Amino acid sequence: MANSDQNSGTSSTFSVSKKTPILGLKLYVIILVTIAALIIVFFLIIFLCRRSSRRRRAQLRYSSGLLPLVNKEISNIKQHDDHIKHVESVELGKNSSSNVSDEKKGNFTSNESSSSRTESVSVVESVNIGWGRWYSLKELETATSCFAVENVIGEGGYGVVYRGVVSDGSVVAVKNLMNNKGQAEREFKVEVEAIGKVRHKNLVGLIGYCAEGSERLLVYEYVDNGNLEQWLHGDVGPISPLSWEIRMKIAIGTAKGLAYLHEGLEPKVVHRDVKSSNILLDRKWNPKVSDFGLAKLLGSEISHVTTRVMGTFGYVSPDYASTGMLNEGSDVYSFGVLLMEIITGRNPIDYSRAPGEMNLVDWFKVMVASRRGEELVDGLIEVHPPPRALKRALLVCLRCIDLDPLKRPKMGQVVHMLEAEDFPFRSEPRAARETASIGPPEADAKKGP
Ligand SMILES: Nc1ncnc2c1ncn2[C@@H]1O[C@H](COP(=O)(O)OP(=O)(O)OP(=O)(O)O)[C@@H](O)[C@H]1O
Repeated sequence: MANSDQNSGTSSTFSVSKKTPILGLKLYVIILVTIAALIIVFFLIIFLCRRSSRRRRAQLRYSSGLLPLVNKEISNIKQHDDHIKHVESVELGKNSSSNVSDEKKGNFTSNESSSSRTESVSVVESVNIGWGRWYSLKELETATSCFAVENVIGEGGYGVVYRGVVSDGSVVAVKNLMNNKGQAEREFKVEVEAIGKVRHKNLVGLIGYCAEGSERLLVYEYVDNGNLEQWLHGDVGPISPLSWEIRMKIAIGTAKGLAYLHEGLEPKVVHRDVKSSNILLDRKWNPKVSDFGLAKLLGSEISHVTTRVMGTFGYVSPDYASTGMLNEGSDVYSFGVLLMEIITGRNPIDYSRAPGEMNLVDWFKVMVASRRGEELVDGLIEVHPPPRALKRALLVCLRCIDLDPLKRPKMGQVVHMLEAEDFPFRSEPRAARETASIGPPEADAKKGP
């Protein structure tokens, strides 16, 4: 028995050290190589899994965790022409600078000289610049964990936006501008100069910037509940958390922010890219208009300035698109389209819809003309608005998208119209009331004056 065990032991030793037909290698060598290969494959799989889970986490963060994701293919159809997107602002720049107040001129000049001074040193300390701060690149690297993918909030036409925590503990949004051929730098300067000092509760505040070497970054206050596009067009389930009241709050706040840009600043600022993805929301659904990347300063004496057409497809006013004549009326038109989007929950251009419904403005007008205003309300709104409130909102839409820019209301008037309980029932002349005849229920019509 013992002998037979010994024999089997000898035979197993013999078989492991036996030469195999594979390159004449011994069996134990092949076993070792196989084990090593398996270990390598195992670690490779772990590495790949980790990478993909990091990517998933980043994607989740892109939509701020619990925020609805948006199908960009449908909703973000934009004019991609770079020549259109990055316009020459020379003419506009000249005009605006000749109209800025002395106080502002001083500020802009000091900003620029300071900016070039910043570029000449490698590491710049944070400096208070009156309206905000300069941030050193190092400071912003620390704030965003070296611009880690986990901190990416999203990406727009001008660069990637990161969430960051600066040294005083406050959360910020850092927009890292793409630095190609100096275009980003130009946008950067426009943006910094135009909005550095602007403060309004319905506008996203710029709290600083960084200009170091070729890097150009803008530091904004962080708005923590995503943007309106996500909430209108993302997957929110069968009932939208955006009730009619919340939608009107967002519309009115947005109108107030724009009214401030148009009417509360000297020189006034035309936003140029009013759209739902540029309306950021806080947890209480307060809207904040963002992305002044396209904003240009307008002198108060100038009614319009010619530039190449910018903006986002579906929101651009026909007059601006065809003539390139820019004034705040273009923003009013875009706001009208935005308000239609808020009411209907539909994208301004949606190729997935029936031919007559692809263009929101056209469909909206047809529906109103055929007294089917009630049907315009987003089906995801659980409680339909009172007829008067709906009528008011529909009328504001129609006023804002008037083909004659001169007939469009000012944003300040839009605020009043949206807020006035009795609009259009008391304050409006009869003719206007008739235009507003959008198929009210009989009972409501009788209530009117
Ligand atoms: N201050 C901010 N706080 C929180 N999120 C922000 C802030 N600014 C931008 N974002 C988010 O970052 C993303 C990219 O914004 P960005 O303004 O760069 O591009 P966009 O508006 O999507 O497109 P475009 O540049 O064409 O206007 C968006 O999801 C936006 O909601």
